[in-house]
Amino acid sequence: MIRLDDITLTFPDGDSRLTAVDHVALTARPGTVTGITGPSGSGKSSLLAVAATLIHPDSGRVLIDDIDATQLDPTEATSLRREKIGIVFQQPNLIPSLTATEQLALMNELGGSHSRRNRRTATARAEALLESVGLADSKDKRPHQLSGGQRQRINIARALMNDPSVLLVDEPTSALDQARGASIIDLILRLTDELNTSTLLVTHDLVHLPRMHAVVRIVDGRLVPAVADAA
Ligand SMILES: Nc1ncnc2c1ncn2[C@@H]1O[C@H](COP(=O)(O)OP(=O)(O)OP(=O)(O)O)[C@@H](O)[C@H]1O
Repeated sequence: MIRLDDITLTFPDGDSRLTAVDHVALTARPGTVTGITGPSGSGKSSLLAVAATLIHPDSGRVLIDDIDATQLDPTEATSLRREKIGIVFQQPNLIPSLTATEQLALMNELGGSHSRRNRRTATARAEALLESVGLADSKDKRPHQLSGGQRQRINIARALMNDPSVLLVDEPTSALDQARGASIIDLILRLTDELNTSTLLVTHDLVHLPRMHAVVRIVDGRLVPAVADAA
């Protein structure tokens, strides 16, 4: 479960400050996908970075399974992120020399020590996730041997390696054609249901929004009624 409570985030802007996120409140329950949409520069990625505990907001609370991440020191915040938050960035950023299984297994090595699996269990988990995202036959392939859509599937599987309760996804379809984009959204909806994650998904692609459990729209850092998207 993730709850963003009255989040405000500003950045330095010359002599003053630019408000990227302005008093935003948002809750995503387990097993649901909340779509976040809005114009370019409206604050979507900034909000996701706050939710990911990668940026500390100026004010407000980020509650991950009832733990207030804004009260943690940087080391504690890193542990919380590794154990409870899966992040899918727009660009997969896979490591060229590693196979698909190894990309996922690496997450196990980076995970918190008390949640770390032994190597054999981690490999089994990686292979099961790759099968779940439709890549059972590609587990020994390296990124250059895979299509953009396949790389995005690995990116998603990798984010789920440590059983996060929160899944944060930034523009997962932007580099894909409509059919491949739709199948990535299908995958995120299915995995959210199967793994009971609270999923926040930033997208410009209005065509996918009707399939989400909830949709919010951000304009100039503020949440506005999402019905405007249908217009
Ligand atoms: N690190 C930063 N330093 C200064 N300003 C920033 C920084 N990151 C974002 N901004 C500003 O904050 C505002 C919100 O940016 P953000 O990237 O969150 O928007 P977005 O809705 O994700 O945009 P896009 O859809 O184009 O990715 C913009 O005005 C942007 O210029």
